[in-house]
Amino acid sequence: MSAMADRGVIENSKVLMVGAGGIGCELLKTLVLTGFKHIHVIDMDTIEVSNLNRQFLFRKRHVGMSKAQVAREAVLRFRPDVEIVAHHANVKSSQFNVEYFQQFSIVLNGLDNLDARRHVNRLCLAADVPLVESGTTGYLGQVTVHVKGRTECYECQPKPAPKTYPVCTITSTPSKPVHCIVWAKDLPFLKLFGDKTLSNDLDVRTSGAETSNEQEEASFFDLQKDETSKAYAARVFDRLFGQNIEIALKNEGAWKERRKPTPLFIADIFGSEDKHEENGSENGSALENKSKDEGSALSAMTKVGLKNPQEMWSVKENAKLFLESVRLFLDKRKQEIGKLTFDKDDQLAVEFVTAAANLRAHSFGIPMQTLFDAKGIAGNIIHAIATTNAIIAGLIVLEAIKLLEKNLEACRMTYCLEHASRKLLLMPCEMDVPNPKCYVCSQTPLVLEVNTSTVTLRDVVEKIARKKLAASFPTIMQGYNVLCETGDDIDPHSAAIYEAKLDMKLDSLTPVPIVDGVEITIEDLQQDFSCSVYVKHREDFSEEEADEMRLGGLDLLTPADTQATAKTEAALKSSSAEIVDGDEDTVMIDGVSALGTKRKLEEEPQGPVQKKMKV
Ligand SMILES: Nc1ncnc2c1ncn2[C@@H]1O[C@H](COP(=O)(O)OP(=O)(O)OP(=O)(O)O)[C@@H](O)[C@H]1O
Ligand SMILES: [Zn+2]
Repeated sequence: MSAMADRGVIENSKVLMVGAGGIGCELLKTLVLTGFKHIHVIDMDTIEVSNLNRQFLFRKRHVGMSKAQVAREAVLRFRPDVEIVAHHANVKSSQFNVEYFQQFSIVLNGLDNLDARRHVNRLCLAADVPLVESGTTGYLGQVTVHVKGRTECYECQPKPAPKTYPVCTITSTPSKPVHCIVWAKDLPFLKLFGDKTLSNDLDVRTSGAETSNEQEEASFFDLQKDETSKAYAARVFDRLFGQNIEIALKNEGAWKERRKPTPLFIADIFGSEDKHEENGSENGSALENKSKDEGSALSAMTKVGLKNPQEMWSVKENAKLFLESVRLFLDKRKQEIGKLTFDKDDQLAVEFVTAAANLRAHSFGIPMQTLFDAKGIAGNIIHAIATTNAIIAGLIVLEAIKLLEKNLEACRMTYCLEHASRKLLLMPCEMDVPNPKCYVCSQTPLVLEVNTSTVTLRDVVEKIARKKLAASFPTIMQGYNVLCETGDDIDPHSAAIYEAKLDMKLDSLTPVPIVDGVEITIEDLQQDFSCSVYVKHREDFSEEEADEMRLGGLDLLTPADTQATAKTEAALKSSSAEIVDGDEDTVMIDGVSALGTKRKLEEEPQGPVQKKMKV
């Protein structure tokens, strides 16, 4: 196609760009410099200091402002003739419905989470608009192209599950730095500063070890009457790193084939010196300097004289950091205690977690980490590289142009590699055709193994429809009978009816119970998503299946189930619609759909930030 034709295609097309972060900033710049003239940008976030190193459209003065709006203004400064509409909003909100998506020639994603990517995938399928999807992790990146009916959709292939660790490794037998960081984040951090009602086990125990009195354990971490923050920090320190290790050591059998941990007490680390006098130049009086910290990120490391987050600190320095961070939380962030959850952008939280993890690591003979590295592990961060984002943004635009020129044959999914393969850092691959077993684009039914007498409709809505199937506003149907509908526009009368049903067990639901052999439909009208789910009653679930539910493909059905299904199908087909109630609760039991293909639905990743990466 000629260069002139390219320009026309580019200038006349209307592009939706979702995400104005690392990839998004690069992409918006590349789009306008390529000649695109009509662009919508959606991003729900505001600018943070940590974005500035790579999201080059933003400056320090923009911190706290909308990414979409600032990105628009920054680009208009050098391309004032371009029409850019900025939406500071979640792409999942109802204003961005199928009709909204239909106005675009193409959708380009620069997102950082699976949930939003799945949502956009469904809207692109529903609106029949091509999607270019992307992701980067450090040096690695990828760009994929999705065209309804012609290529795989974003959900055609299962995504890898995030790494999890056995509870006993975290609580009792850590052997790697990451085990100590997960412990510090999920146990002491939450016990001290998070919701104390959540069950948690802080003791370092191995099976058979003495268990401490749970109530005593819970109240131990409360600030006692007239207790200073300094005394509290010291008391908690000795408990976490000293007494709990001593308890664990009593279980001698556990240490026969393992290196025994060493208990750490404040007195051993600081000797006779006053640890609180050691705290920087302030003589430990963090409280007195309150105004100094206002407006700036509260930090314990500067107070104890630690400057370089990439330096390896000693045990004594980590102990000082631990004590100071606990004191600062108590003295200056009292209002937040009891509500905090770990956030990688919360400096004090990162300092506490680094110090606690390092002290535990030292106890167990595991290498300690710098704060920089500990933050990366705690926040599941693979540090973003601006150049990778720029390369990926360039590739997105190249694929977009091919799609707009209707040259699908030339489109490629491209991987950006860390190390050259056959002298190439970019690896283009042929795209796959749609997966006929995909429950999103090929509408293959699924199977839900569930204990129908203990699981409630709410469990199905929250854990299956929302979490596993990524429905934003799920509706659960049984035939034409609506069991539950969610969304902003449900009238109060219907909402009350659905609410009453939500806590009912599946097998007690009225007018039609959900029991073995029944087929339900899970829908999301906004996403135009609909999935048939065949219910299979099961009573024995393993510990890992504590929800008493397992969603899978049709291979979960045994031959007996399939026979039963066929019978049910035949019976349902021959039966006429059944009217249960006089008014609107008319129940028409629809036929069970043909259950012919086999597909195993892999677990979906649950972590907050998932980049699609298949390199
Ligand atoms: N549901 C959503 N709706 C709109 N924008 C979204 C949604 N989910 C994620 N985003 C945006 O996608 C962008 C992804 O950018 P990026 O991966 O660089 O993440 P970041 O939050 O800017 O940086 P980091 O996570 O590294 O601190 C973010 O700006 C984020 O606000
Ligand atoms: Zn698909």
